[in-house]
Amino acid sequence: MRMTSSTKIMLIACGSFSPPTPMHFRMFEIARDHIQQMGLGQVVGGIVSPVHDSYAKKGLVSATHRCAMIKIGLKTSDWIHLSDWETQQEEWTRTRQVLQYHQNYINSYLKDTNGTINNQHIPAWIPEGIKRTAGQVQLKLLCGADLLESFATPGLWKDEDLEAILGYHGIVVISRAGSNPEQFIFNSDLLSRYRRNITIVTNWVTNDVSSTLIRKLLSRGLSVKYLLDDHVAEYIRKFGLFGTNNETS
Ligand SMILES: Nc1ncnc2c1ncn2[C@@H]1O[C@H](COP(=O)(O)OP(=O)(O)OP(=O)(O)O)[C@@H](O)[C@H]1O
Ligand SMILES: O=C(O)c1ccc[n+]([C@@H]2O[C@H](COP(=O)([O-])O)[C@@H](O)[C@H]2O)c1
Repeated sequence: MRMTSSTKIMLIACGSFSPPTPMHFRMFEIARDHIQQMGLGQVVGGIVSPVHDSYAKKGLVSATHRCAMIKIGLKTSDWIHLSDWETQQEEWTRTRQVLQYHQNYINSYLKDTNGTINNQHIPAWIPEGIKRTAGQVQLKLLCGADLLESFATPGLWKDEDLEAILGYHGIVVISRAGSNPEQFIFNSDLLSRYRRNITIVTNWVTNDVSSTLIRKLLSRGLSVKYLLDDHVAEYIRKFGLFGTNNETS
């Protein structure tokens, strides 16, 4: 999987997005700049894939709300889109399969030169005009350094899944305050083996706003202004999510 300046890349971020913060979207911009400036490829699209409701995580509001907030937060982006595929499945889907599904869809879409796929059924996350781009599109997992570090949590990820994600797709890791992805990779035999498929991007303007922090502020009736998109905050208050119950926040 050699990357050259003409390699077409799509980035997919998987997570809870409960709620989505501006940093969740900002990481796409940081990754795209890095990939293009380093001549590693051309980023043709970005996908935000929220996890299924059955993914037992504290503070997870329904996928309907999370998808709605992601759409609101992405209104001003012309290249990052929501994929609700994960949320529509019967149960939680492991990330390897999420990547596989999206990569397979992209491949068959690109091969569909005589327009067999009905236009109305083309998902919104397929970039407009992608068929005009010659060659293949490589889907890569975009994540923060904490997700990379979760690879070492015993019993959480399957080794064969990590091998597939790293071997077939590759990952783009955005540094996060308190993380040292280089050191982490060095300490892992598996990650070191796939080192060339891992792109580490230094986020020079670190911003450690997390969904946890936003939930905490909201539940205490504190302001989230300038930390969260105004329209997302408005949506949260409208539906009384995260313990807001229409309090000022
Ligand atoms: N401030 C940040 N800097 C870099 N990456 C981030 C940041 N916030 C979130 N991410 C990344 O976004 C992806 C989705 O994250 P997730 O939905 O778990 O957000 P989170 O803010 O970490 O959530 P929570 O606080 O609920 O654990 C993950 O890959 C995570 O590492
Ligand atoms: O595929 C796996 O084995 C796997 C194991 C743990 C977590 N994940 C994914 O990683 C993401 C973690 O999100 P979060 O909010 O827990 O940081 C979410 O999209 C999960 O589906 C995936």
